[in-house]
Amino acid sequence: MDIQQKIAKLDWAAITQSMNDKGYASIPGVLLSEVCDELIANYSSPDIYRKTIVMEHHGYGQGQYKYFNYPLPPIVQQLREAVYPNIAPIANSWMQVLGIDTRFPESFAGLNELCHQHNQLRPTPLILKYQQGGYNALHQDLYGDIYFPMQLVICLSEPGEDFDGGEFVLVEQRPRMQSRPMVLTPRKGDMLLFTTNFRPVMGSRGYYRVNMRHGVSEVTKGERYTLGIIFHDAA
Ligand SMILES: O=C(O)CCC(=O)C(=O)O
Ligand SMILES: [Fe+2]
Repeated sequence: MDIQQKIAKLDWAAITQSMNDKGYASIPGVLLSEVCDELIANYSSPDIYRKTIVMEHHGYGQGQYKYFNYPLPPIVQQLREAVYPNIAPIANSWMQVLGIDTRFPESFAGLNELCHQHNQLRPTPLILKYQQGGYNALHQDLYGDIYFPMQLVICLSEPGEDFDGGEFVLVEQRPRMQSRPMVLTPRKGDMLLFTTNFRPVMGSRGYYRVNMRHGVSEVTKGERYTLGIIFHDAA
């Protein structure tokens, strides 16, 4: 089964419900171990990335990441194209209930074209590498006027084997309430889909915006690699 078929067969009704209720969804076993290993091995390929970021130079945490260049590796392009049409309806329902006029195209090609029309031309999918002491400060990945409200990350390393610590952290900031932390521990090949900036939550006076940020706790041992897929391109 190829990755498109695998993505198509996921329980999108359950994923939609989890996104609406919790702001994230855990989807185990999306990438085979060999595919994870190949992505890690290609971290040192000189030609497939457009930029390397050393996180401590920017106050982003400790570790580094590389943005892929176009053309994206097939697996990355396929994941963007296969996941997007299943979550565009979630994004559109979020915009609708929040009274925001934005509507996202049905297909990934449509979103990509919209980004390019707004001069957001640079690809945002990336590989992140954390070594002992590495972490990722809480943040949101917004790269221009056009931003899709969900993104995904796939863990490429095995917790407890390749690394310790390095939990994926989500913090939900609710208006006039204290923030809610969520800690997730994806295994090698598992995918997490999560809210990039905000989602609607029903309150006594209708829907309100709940803001979300994500990050990674300290890697206490070994090396942790992840593949991050953001759907909008960067200005
Ligand atoms: O390494 C992680 O789990 C987080 C990666 C991240 O911040 C992202 O993909 O946007
Ligand atoms: Fe991020």
